[in-house]
Amino acid sequence: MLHTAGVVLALKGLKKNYGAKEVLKGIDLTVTGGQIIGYIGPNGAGKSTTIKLLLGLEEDYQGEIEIFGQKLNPGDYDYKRKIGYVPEIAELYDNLTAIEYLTFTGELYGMEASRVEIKAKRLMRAFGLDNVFYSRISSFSKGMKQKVMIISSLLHDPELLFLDEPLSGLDANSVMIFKEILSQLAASGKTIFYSSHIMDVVEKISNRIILINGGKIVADGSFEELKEQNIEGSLEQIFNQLTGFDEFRELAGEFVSIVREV
Ligand SMILES: Nc1ncnc2c1ncn2[C@@H]1O[C@H](COP(=O)(O)OP(=O)(O)OP(=O)(O)O)[C@@H](O)[C@H]1O
Repeated sequence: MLHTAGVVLALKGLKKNYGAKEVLKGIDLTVTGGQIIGYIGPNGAGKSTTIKLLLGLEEDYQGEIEIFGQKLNPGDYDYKRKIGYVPEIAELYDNLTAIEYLTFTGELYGMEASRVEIKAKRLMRAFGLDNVFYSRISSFSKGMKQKVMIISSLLHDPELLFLDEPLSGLDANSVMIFKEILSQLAASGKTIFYSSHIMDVVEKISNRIILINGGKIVADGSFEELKEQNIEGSLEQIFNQLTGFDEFRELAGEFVSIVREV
């Protein structure tokens, strides 16, 4: 398909059904290295499904997927070593300590245990988790768990990073650090696939925004390009416009009136 230099990810006519439900109806997409892609769309649009297909966590699709110039092969662990993933819902092994968990993850990526431990401690320190190396993850707050997930996705220095709502639970200072981490990673050539509903962050960090709705791409371009093509100003307004959503007051009013019926 697309063996073009610099292409990290290429999707052609990607379709996915769950039973009779068509979730992805033909996604065509080519991503080159060093881009931060903001992958957005309404609840249920198919964002997580796309990411799961690319990670080989879901099979049974139509169309073509190429990662690093190779046809996707979920049994091939080499490509997985070049990928990092922060899932929407963190499922950590709560009974392990943070260092046990991170060492375990690093070893799965083929890293040597002693090296992972040193690197994990340095990353935890840099993210303000200095005093909890040996605490069980079950005792961590939501934001602390999210930081461990972020560190575990980056330990092996991946080329391609998939982030599904990664700021969940992070405080304002940590958000600022993480946004800066992403722009420095992209500047060093890493490719980031960023899926989120926090529109002002997507607007600021992405150099390309892809909006899916009804299983198809309905917008693809930089924020400036999307602004030129649409009447509305902020990404939130462009999102509402392109997804045909102009009745939030009526819906909220209906919701409140039902709540107030006793
Ligand atoms: N395992 C599954 N079995 C059946 N249907 C599924 C499955 N996973 C996802 N779906 C359906 O596929 C559609 C897309 O789901 P997906 O999780 O990809 O959406 P999303 O864009 O990530 O949404 P959100 O913004 O709410 O996270 C939804 O209608 C969902 O019900």
